[in-house]
Amino acid sequence: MINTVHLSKNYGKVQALIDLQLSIEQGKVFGFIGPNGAGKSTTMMILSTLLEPTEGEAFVCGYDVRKEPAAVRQSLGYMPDFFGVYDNLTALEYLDFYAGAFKIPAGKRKRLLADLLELVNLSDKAEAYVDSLSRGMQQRLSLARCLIHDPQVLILDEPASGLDPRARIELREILKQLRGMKKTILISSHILPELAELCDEIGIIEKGRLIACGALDEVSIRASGVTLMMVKTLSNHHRAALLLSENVFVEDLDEQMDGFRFRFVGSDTEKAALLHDLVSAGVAVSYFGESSENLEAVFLAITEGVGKG
Ligand SMILES: Nc1ncnc2c1ncn2[C@@H]1O[C@H](COP(=O)(O)OP(=O)(O)OP(=O)(O)O)[C@@H](O)[C@H]1O
Repeated sequence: MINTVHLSKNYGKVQALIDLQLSIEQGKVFGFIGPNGAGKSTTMMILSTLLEPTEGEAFVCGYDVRKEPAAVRQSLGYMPDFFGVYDNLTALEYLDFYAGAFKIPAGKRKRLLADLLELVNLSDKAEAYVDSLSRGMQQRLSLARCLIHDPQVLILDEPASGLDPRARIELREILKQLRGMKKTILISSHILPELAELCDEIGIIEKGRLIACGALDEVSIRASGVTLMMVKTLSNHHRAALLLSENVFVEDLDEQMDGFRFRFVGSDTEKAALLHDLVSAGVAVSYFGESSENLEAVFLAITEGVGKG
């Protein structure tokens, strides 16, 4: 659905993108992760036909972004990392403007726009002025705009940036619905955990180069071979502390009020054995899994050293 072949982009002397090879299959959600300036927006703008590559090729739904830009635009919805606000337009008028641009027949628009507003939970804001909406609402409206022509592919540039936790959750729920509709989604963020739950695959980009790509698990194993774990206990805390401290695969054990954080350097089989030992010893384990900080650790482990020397 999305393919790039030796894609490069220079801005004068700045090499923003270097030999990018991406392949995203139909119906997949691909998380594009990288720090500021890594080349995410550049890639997304090339795919959206807003920017010419310096070298290489890019295809969306089989259409060449250079040779068939109109077909590419018809196949994708692009959400930039800023929201262009028009004064004196209501949410409905805003969507209607874009429906006109996509030549949606007048007779179909009312139903379509009502459905889109419902999908992004903005039905009650149809008559509200766009510039009066919160950032989270504006992002959702922007997402509705991307969907007007029912594209197969969505390209979303940092849609969660600047949103508060509730707005992030709302956005995530909508993205899950879109995944359920089998849309192919390329979504960027500079925060790895933000995308983890949502993505089938991730690609990590740093200084214009794709430095890791694959299912999150594969990438994280390749990255470090280490998992940051969290175990929460309801009883027999001391027994758990002893078992963990004696386990050869547990490192940097940090005892907390209701549990433990540690680095686990063993395999999944050894992880399962540890859980079995804890439960067999009468420890009431209420949580056993990766610490939420694990993804950040993976990201740091992968990007460590890139660009040095
Ligand atoms: N129009 C431009 N002219 C010159 N350099 C540019 C231009 N746009 C981007 N760059 C440079 O290209 C590189 C990649 O930028 P890009 O915006 O693609 O990164 P990004 O990963 O999207 O970062 P961010 O999260 O900050 O948006 C950066 O070094 C940036 O400074």
